[in-house]
Amino acid sequence: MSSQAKQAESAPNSDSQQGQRFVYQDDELIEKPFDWGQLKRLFSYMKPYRKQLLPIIIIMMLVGAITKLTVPLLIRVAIDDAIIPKKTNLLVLIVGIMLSVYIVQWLANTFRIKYTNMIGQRVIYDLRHDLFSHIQKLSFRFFDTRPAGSVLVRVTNYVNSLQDLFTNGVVNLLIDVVQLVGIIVILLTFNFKLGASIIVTVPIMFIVSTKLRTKIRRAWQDLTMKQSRLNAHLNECIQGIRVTQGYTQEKENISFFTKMNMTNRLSWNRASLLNQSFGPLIEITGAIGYCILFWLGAHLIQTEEISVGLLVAFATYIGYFWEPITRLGQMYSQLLIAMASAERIFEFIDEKPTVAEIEGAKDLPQVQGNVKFKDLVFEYEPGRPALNGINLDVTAGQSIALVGHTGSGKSTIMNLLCRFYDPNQGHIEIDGQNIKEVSIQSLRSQIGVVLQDTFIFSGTIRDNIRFGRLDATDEEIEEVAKAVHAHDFISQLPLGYETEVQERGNVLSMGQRQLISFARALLANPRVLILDEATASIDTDTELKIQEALKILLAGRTSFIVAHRLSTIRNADKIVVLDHGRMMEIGNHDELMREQKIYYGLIQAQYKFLQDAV
Ligand SMILES: Nc1ncnc2c1ncn2[C@@H]1O[C@H](COP(=O)(O)OP(=O)(O)OP(=O)(O)O)[C@@H](O)[C@H]1O
Repeated sequence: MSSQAKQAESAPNSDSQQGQRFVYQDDELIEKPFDWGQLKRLFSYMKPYRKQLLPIIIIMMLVGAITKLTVPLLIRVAIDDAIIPKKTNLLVLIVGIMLSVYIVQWLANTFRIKYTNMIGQRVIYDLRHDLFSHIQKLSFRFFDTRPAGSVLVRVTNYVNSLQDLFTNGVVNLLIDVVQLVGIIVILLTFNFKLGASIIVTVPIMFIVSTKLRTKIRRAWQDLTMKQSRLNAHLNECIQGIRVTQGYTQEKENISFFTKMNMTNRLSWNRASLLNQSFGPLIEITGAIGYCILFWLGAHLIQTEEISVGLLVAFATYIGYFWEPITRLGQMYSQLLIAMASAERIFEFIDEKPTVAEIEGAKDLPQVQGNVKFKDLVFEYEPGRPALNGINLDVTAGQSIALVGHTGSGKSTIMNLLCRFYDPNQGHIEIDGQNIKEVSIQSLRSQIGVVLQDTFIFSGTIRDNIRFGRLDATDEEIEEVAKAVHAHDFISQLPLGYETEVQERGNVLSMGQRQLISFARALLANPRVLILDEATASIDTDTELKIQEALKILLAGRTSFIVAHRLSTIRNADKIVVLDHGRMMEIGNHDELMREQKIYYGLIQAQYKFLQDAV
């Protein structure tokens, strides 16, 4: 393990006094060897722009490099043929040519930068688009095993880290190679002895630059990891601020944050110091080159093997040397980082959704709402069935209350009905059609889902309701809001339906959020509705409104409700009692109460709880 990796490991990514809180996982340091296959795949993203932009960029790049190499030659002619023999007219002409060369070089560089930026930005846009669209299609199983942070970091940081490669890296690489080869050829052609003795410094320069760059790269990577840990901690603290303040844990949070902040600062210092040492070190190596040049050059001038103009031209070329060499060293590190980022991005793009459509899947026709669960067995993890032998026949329009202890499998049944997961055995039919055989879009678009933790998106209240059906008119939105008794509280908000709500709807109460989610579902008007009833206690007035809204929402639909309220359970046509993934009882309230088994026990417990609470 590298010393950086050890260092990263020993940094406080958990605090012993805090037990297992605040443990953040790092991405490993990027130390992999170069992968040509990955590079080829990455560059295939440039293909669409190959014909339009690439030729212009290459021409501009060549013009830029050639004009740059011409300048020292003009200097040589100016000194030897105009300044020393005092030919003013010739000098003016050469200066004029030099000026034109600089203008051409400036134009070529400006256009090159413009077009490389254009291509780079388009490639990054395409890559990010591909990645995001693919992630949208991935199944729940994928997200079960990955923290949100690892997905976010790919779409943002890793894609960003490729930006430099596409906007500067590739073209700079070409320019540097052309420039370096050009200089070497010119130096050797004009005076082999002097040229060869200077070129000796090239490998020294290359080794120094590459070695130091590797150290610098690791230091920056280490810093990036510390920063992402800091971000993760910050995110967690902000999300959990209510709990933190409720349990007065602010001091602990601050002390942990201070430690992280400090390691972040130290890492930054280290990376920055290393970075700053780069310039002087390169200059020292460069100075060796100049010493050789002037020492040998002076001797060659004395023996009249070279002119003063050539010596000055050589000195200028040496000045040009260091730039491409240092950049090539840097480029290698940049490429390694880019490859590692690309690998992580492609790893996600290659991920196949575990819930896939069969070849030629047809659309599910307009649903009536008859649902059948047949011998369903399902495991999230091998060997631990979450559902076992579920058989259930539901006629269109019936409401089914799913009850049972926590972890008994209620939500899992819903997950399978929406095909968020596929069962290990058995199948589900809607109107006699196996849901595995129809297109996922046509299935999910006909099932409405209202979750307990209502997700409110950032935007207006109107937009949030419209999420149920994007082409709904403003009138339709207000109509459904009225139907579920949400209209009154919305109208009382300062901007009514245009009130902006933040992500997760922090400005709305639990009850209000639920009513909005009911309105959203009613607008979608699905024949099959899944409802995970909220457990949060709300005031009696809102409770009554929710009961009323529920009646309207459920009317005429096949509904599956993970029910917590006694009133909802009582009103259901069928109650299914689950225990450890098995269906233990089925019937209506009166039937199950008469049986005096699990359901009876659950209801008794609830009554007792309510009485104790009073
Ligand atoms: N994504 C998952 N990965 C692994 N196991 C899971 C996952 N989701 C649920 N489980 C497990 O499957 C079993 C059934 O969970 P499920 O969420 O269906 O229960 P539930 O009856 O809805 O519980 P609750 O009333 O607490 O919401 C539980 O043992 C749970 O630990």
